Amino acid sequence: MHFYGQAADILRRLEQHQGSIQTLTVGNRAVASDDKRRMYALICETLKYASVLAPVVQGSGVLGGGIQGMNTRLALAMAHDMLVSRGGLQRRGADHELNRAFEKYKPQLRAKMDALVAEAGARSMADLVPLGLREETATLRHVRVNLLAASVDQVVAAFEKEQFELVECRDHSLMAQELPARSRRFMRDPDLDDLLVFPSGTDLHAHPLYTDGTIILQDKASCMPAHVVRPKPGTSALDACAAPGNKTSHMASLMGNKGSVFAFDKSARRLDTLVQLTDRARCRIIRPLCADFLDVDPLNPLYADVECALLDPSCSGSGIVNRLDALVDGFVALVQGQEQHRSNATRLESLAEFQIAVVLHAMRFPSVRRISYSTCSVHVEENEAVVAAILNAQDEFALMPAVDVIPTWPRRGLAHGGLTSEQAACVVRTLPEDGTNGFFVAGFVRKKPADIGEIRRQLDERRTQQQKQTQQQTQQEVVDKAPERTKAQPRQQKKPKKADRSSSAVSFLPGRRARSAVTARANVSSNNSSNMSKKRRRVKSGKGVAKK
Ligand SMILES: C[S@@+](CC[C@H](N)C(=O)[O-])C[C@H]1O[C@@H](n2cnc3c(N)ncnc32)[C@H](O)[C@@H]1O
Repeated sequence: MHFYGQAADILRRLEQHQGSIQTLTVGNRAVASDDKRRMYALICETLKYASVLAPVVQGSGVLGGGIQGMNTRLALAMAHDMLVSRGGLQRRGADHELNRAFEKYKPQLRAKMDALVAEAGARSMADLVPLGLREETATLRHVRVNLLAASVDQVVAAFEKEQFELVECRDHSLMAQELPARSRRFMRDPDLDDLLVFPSGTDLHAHPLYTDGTIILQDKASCMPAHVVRPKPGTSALDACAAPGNKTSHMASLMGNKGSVFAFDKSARRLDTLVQLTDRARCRIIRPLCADFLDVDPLNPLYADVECALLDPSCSGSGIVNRLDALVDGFVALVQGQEQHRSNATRLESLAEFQIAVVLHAMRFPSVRRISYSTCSVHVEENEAVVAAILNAQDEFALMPAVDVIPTWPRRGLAHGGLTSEQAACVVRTLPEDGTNGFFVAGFVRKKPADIGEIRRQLDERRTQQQKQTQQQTQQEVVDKAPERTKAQPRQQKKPKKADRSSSAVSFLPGRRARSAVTARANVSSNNSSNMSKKRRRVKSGKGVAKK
């Protein structure tokens, strides 16, 4: 296949999520060995410039049928090399004819490009590339000091000994400038006292302080929730959706390994990772629990003293900066337009429903006084709108005041999705241009003591609703499975197969730390069920989980 034809095919396959940029170029046997690096670069660059080049090719007439086999993807790849790349169109033998035909449109393509650049008041096409896709907006390297292993001063001294230069900067907009890529500079973070900041691209994965768990490589934004709930040493906290456990270990670090942190996650596999990660971070107060958090009984005496709850539930992940993923996502959005937008909206709606439910559930733990809610999403639907819905759904918790929510961080929430501008000032947003992932954090504080009777009533209501749903589902399954001729006849109701979600079924993962059967039994929910879901049974047998 021709080089550019092959590039167009790879763009199509990326659009259809048939592989990553890496696998479809460097790992693609159909791409000649000599062309692999060239192809990788062309694909990355075409994706990066796609939104800028699209109006150029569309307005140039090159898609008008004059060139056999021409399509938008092919035109974008060729226009990239012709207009952006220094070397112009690549002269691969088999592409000769195609290149000649494309060259004929050069004047129109150039004119369209010059007009666009002039209209935007830019100097070149490079200035029109969306900010998040430019090299210079790469995230800074954040290093959290694990206070269970060393103090911040000790870690600073250790880096200084290795000829790193400590610089100071309190102005957020100048931080990236003060830490040029590839320099041996670093600074204390102006907002979070246990965080250090290094230039983008600093690789500390092999550093002894990292391998021995003294420092944790964690994006700044993801360090904010633990600082918002800030559990005191000796108290009890919970992390509702905890795995892989970076925020759990951060809470243990701030608590000085005194007290306890219940770490729930519904995925046994991910919880296993949490056990390993928190062990390496020398955490001794984590109690990993394999459970759907919505099934955990807040009135279980085990959780009677839980004061802080960290809620970092599953989200769209739209704020995560992975340059290559961002390139593909941007391209897909460009070519699929509205259709993609609609399916995203449905997905965001169901994520928001879950996000609201977990926060409201955490509010039912009678002693919980402080809650942080966070996502690595940039969507209002998962952030401000979720906070507004939570404030509307109950009146025991208020929004945490701005002064307690990373007050020195300048980027605050948006007055959208039902939040007023005063409320938006109480929540925090971060964006890639801040040198972090896109992230959102809000805090809630209890304003009046828990009403146990009301909590019990809510739990009963939920249980009844779920029982009804299970019954309806079972009846439907019976009808669906019945042979056509018997469908009309009433059948005796089958026993529900699945465990009632309200059963509060919790499995304790012993991990590497020995956990006595007594401890495990003491953790049994006050509202147990004899039915254990298939998944939990697998966990139990596969991983030696203590019996509830
Ligand atoms: C965004 S991740 C949490 C990341 C984690 N807080 C950290 O900083 O390392 C969301 C986690 O929630 C878990 N999860 C999703 N639904 C859950 C549920 N209903 N109950 C408990 N955990 C759940 C997922 O398995 C996933 O591990």
